[in-house]
Amino acid sequence: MENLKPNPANSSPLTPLGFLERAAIVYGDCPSVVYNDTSYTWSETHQRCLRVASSIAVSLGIKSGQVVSVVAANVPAMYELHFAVPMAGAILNNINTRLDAHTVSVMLGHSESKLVFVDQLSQNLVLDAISMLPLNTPIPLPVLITDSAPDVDDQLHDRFLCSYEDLVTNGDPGFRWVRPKSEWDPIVLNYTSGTTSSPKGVVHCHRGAFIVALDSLIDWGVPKQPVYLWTLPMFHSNGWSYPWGMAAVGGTNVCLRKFDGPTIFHLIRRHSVTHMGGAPVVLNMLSNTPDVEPLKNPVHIMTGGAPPPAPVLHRTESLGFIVCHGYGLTEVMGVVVSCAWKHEWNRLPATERARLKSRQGVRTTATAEIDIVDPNTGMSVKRDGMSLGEIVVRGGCVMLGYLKDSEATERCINSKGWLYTGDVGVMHSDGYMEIKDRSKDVIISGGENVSSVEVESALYAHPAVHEAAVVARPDEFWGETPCAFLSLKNGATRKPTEEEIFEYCRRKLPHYMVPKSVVFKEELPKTSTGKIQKFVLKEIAKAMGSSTLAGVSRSRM
Ligand SMILES: Nc1ncnc2c1ncn2[C@@H]1O[C@H](COP(=O)(O)OP(=O)(O)OP(=O)(O)O)[C@@H](O)[C@H]1O
Repeated sequence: MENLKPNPANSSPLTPLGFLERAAIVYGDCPSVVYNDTSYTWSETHQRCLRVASSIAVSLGIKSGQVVSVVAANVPAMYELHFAVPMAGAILNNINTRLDAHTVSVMLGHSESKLVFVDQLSQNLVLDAISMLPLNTPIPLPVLITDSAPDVDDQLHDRFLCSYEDLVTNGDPGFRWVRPKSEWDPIVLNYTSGTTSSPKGVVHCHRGAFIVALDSLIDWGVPKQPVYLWTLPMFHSNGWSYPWGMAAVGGTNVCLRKFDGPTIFHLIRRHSVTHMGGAPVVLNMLSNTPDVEPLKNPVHIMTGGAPPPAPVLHRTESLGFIVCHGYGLTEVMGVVVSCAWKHEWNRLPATERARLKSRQGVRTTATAEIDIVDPNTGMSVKRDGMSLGEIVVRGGCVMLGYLKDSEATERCINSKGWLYTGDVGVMHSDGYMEIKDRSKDVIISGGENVSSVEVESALYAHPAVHEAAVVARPDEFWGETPCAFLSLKNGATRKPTEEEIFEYCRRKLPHYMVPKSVVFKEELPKTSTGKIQKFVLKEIAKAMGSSTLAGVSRSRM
């Protein structure tokens, strides 16, 4: 058998782009994208993507391997560009619409973007960002994406090369899209959220995107022709790869710009939504929406991006959502670990089910391996649910590396072939892992590791607490102590006192984990992807000075 080698018939580069051609044949007349009163079929989406791809490659002269940026909310053009940009041979670079002009400018410059698609609501942001590019930096050509929403300033129109719809109208529907020469060719460049440090430019290849897209469908058990509500921003890690996945299963993509609880419930009813995704903040939003009736038909919701507290999972499921909990990071594009559900767990009480579901779980089918290792020795930690270590991953979904930052790439991917995630977790005896913290967020109090995630989960169960974040406060005696930042629910009848929060935590947590200080805030600071900015809270806690000196009793420990 040693003569049998890969051959041209079995070596076509893997790419998720081919899903679209197939969808146009199988689901040609079925809805692909729905947005307000606009609706396309899969055959129309296929044609529109080919036209835009031809305009990018031929009319605008973008070459293979050049970067094309998009600054847009979840509108139809954003969906189409996930196909059209790489079909032109270019690399898709989605930029978060909630960033400031300076950061956008840094990203446009760093990526050497040649073309930027700009949503009408982000025009000032991007034009400001372009004006901040250093002298002699090539300026990306700006193309305006508009829809029927009003308030497009005509004068601003003049500052764009053309509109997105011009590219659709003038493009060639017979364009032969540019297939990757190798499956290792880059397909996307995604900047990380910047929760712990400055955003890094993560590059993924066609092969990785193909693997994650199919794996994510299988892992979640997505059937053919789901109705998918786009509450997860596509600019964040390519919406965990579901733009491509929805083409593979001929789903209906319900697009929307902005949402709140009532909008989501309205769209679920209007379009008979079956699936959606979002960070735990979205689950919290759903479960705190006033006057909602439980859903008539269950909606599957994939959550991840931050630890979902068990009480939030419980409240969301009691409204009729079926929550699937996944874990991933920009460096692996989508979900690589998920809390694979066992039928026998359905017999457990609801709170116990929520506790099990808040664990991140096991590797997905196509992820080669995950482990939790001692960061010093690289050895696996004990499977006892207690020994802390760093989560490491290997598999086809791991990034090619950070753009123009080989040092950071080498720090993250070691010579033994593991991606170090910077997340600290434990492995339970049943083989399910659980995140305890990001390595930078662990609180070390009197030599004990305190998981901020565990303390937060206890606080989320308090009836008056809306959001909770726990960070280290310096302490003369203990080194650090947990400091809780809380925002309260709007409808809370009475604001709890600091002492009541301490007392509540003492009943739920070992004493060394009980916060030693509590700060109430109207709202907790968030990153543009909805994660609580712990580094901002850490600064506040630091400025508060030592908790022992501030008179916090040592006996509380
Ligand atoms: N299910 C989950 N439970 C707990 N934490 C999660 C989960 N999913 C993702 N995360 C957290 O989100 C991180 C990945 O986030 P992302 O790649 O968006 O950027 P970021 O890490 O927030 O930004 P930066 O790397 O720039 O600080 C993971 O490393 C992990 O800490």
